[in-house]
Amino acid sequence: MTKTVPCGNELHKFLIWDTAGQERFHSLAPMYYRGSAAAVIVYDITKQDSFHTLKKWVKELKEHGPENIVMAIAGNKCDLSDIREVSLKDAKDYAESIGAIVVETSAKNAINIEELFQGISRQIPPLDPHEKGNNGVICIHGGKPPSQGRRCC
Ligand SMILES: Nc1nc2c(ncn2[C@@H]2O[C@H](COP(=O)(O)OP(=O)(O)OP(=O)(O)O)[C@@H](O)[C@H]2O)c(=O)[nH]1
Repeated sequence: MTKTVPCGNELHKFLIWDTAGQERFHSLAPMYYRGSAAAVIVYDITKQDSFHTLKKWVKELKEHGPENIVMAIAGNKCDLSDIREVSLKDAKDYAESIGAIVVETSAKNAINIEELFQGISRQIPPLDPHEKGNNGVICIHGGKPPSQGRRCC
């Protein structure tokens, strides 16, 4: 799927791949994260186990993912915070320890989804305008091509 996010004077277009989280599909994950500019690793705030699993994904990304990948942690199901098992403090402390963005979201109620992508947008470094590769982020220059002297991200 795609998502376009305003960032300063620019629009950043994200090309998003949703990987299957189950262990049996684990070996397919590198196909998704290879060459990606950012990874959103999602856990369920009502399931401590999902937070442990998230840490395994972070380890894998650090060991095998692109060197400068932006990592964002999404604590999903924040609409169910009355039955939470993972505190926001634990998530923040962990995110800080690995240099990741952290946001609690609700996919169900569309809470903090924009904030999550804006946070990622702010951290994605500008692309070399001569670079041809697709790192998963495409910049839209208000209809003007990059050759008009505007920076590509
Ligand atoms: N209350 C609540 N339920 C949610 C939220 N997001 C997803 N769910 C529910 O959680 C269940 C699992 O959602 P999925 O989107 O299949 O989760 P997933 O992690 O993508 O699953 P895989 O693709 O199998 O890895 C579904 O029943 C969703 O309706 C949320 O923000 N709040």
